[in-house]
Amino acid sequence: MLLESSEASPWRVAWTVATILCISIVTRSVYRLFFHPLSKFPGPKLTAITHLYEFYYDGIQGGQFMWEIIRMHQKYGPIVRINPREIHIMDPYFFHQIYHTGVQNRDPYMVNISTAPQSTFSTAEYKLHRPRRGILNPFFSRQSVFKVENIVHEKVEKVIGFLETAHRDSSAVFLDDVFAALTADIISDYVYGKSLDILDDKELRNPMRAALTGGVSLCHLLRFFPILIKLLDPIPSVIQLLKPITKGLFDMKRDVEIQSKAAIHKSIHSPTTNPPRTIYEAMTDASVPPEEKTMERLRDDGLIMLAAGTETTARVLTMGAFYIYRDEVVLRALREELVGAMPTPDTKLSWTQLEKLPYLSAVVKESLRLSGSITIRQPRIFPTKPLVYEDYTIPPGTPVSQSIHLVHMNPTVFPNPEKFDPTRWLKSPEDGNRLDRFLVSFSGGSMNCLGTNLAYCELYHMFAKLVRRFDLKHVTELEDVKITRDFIIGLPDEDELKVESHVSDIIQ
Ligand code: HEM
Repeated sequence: MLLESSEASPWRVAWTVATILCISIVTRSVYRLFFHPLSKFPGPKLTAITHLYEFYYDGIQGGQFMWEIIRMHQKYGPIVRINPREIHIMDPYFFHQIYHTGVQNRDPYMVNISTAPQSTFSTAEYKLHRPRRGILNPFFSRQSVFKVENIVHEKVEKVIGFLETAHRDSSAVFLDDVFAALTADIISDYVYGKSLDILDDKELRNPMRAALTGGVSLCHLLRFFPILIKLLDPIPSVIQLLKPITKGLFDMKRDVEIQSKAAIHKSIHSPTTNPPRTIYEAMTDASVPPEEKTMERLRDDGLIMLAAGTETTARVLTMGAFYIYRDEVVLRALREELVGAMPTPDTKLSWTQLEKLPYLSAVVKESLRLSGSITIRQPRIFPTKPLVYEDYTIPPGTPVSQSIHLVHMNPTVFPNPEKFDPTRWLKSPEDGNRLDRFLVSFSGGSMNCLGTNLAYCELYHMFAKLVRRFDLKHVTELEDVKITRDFIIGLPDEDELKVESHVSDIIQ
């Protein structure tokens, strides 16, 4: 009798646990469906009940939820409850009402996509985000970028040299590697005062790119299992073993850690200049509270600036160059404008002079629109006030999002959105074509992109020199660059965007 009851007890415990679990799932589902503040919002019942729906598309299918969101909007209209706690709106006219400069937080679950939890980018609360961002802002203003325009010039010239060599040797070039080398060299010089000098390496081995590829491959896992973020620091080798693609990330983390420790050491032993000259000096300035001057803070902001400053802009250059050289009409129009403004191949124009060229500006905008640099949605939470959209009042505390990529692909605002058509930006604003407000590559509001000015400066200089100087013939086809997966950045079927080309001619 005694034996019988002790044998039965594990089953009984399991049975009891399973029953409690079932009851709690059913109770929670009923609550989410009928009593939750979002229960009246349109959307599939399953998404309202469980996050597993999203996990299936992003975690298992690999970055597919964005396309599922499109299907939901096609069925339910412009406002949809895409998971138990989040509302997505697909209406480009409503983008800036969500992403504005007022009081708003990031969604704490969504910031888990980054492997740098102490960074400004991963700071959800506006109260903490504001002072962190305040330290970095002065280094990325338009005026500050003017001061380092010479760095951009110098690195762009290195790219020109690289492409000339490729032409002489009749060797293939991967444009994505060339542009990622350019942007990594610039941002490392900018942040640390010491360039990675990838453009000096014939093989363009790029630790930043390797780190980013590793980092983004983890993004959905980190979002659904944030505990993994805590494990990244103590047991990187286990993660590397499970996902070898992440090796570059850990190598980079270690390098940035060394730089961060050195900056902290310097701030303790030699006083900083006033005003601080470098970003690290500013982050370790005497005015910054001690809890903000940790190695993790410096490392994580350093990592994000390096990563965000590398792949995003490189992506726009790669996609832009891909499209420009596939279309004779676009190439001719841009070349004509550039030859007019730069009569000799080595004419040096400033960023402000380049910005005055209308066709080049249109090409920059169209490249930004189609590049899919950041595809993941970045929800905002209004902590105290409701947000009203049409007949719907979204309660305070609700994450609300609108995907940048979906704004850019909206056929009402951008007819034939898949087509690379710079002329759409040349139509007169007086005719109602105020398209600029729908170009939201850098997001909007107080949590928008820190590096917007630097990115524009790089894009203008690189596109101008490239098209003024070279003819390219691509090996890569349109199908190979098509964005089919959302891993923070838009990825094609392969793990990286690759564009292979040959330099077919040099223009004098
Ligand atoms: C074409 C190039 C770029 C694109 C499309 C882009 C896009 C974005 C977007 C959409 C965000 C906002 C995320 C959000 O809404 O929460 C962002 C944030 C950020 N970007 Fe960029 N970015 C680019 C270039 C750069 C560059 C060159 C840097 C160099 C430092 C940079 C650094 C950052 C940082 C640090 C943040 C976080 C800002 C914060 O949390 O306050 N980005 N970027």
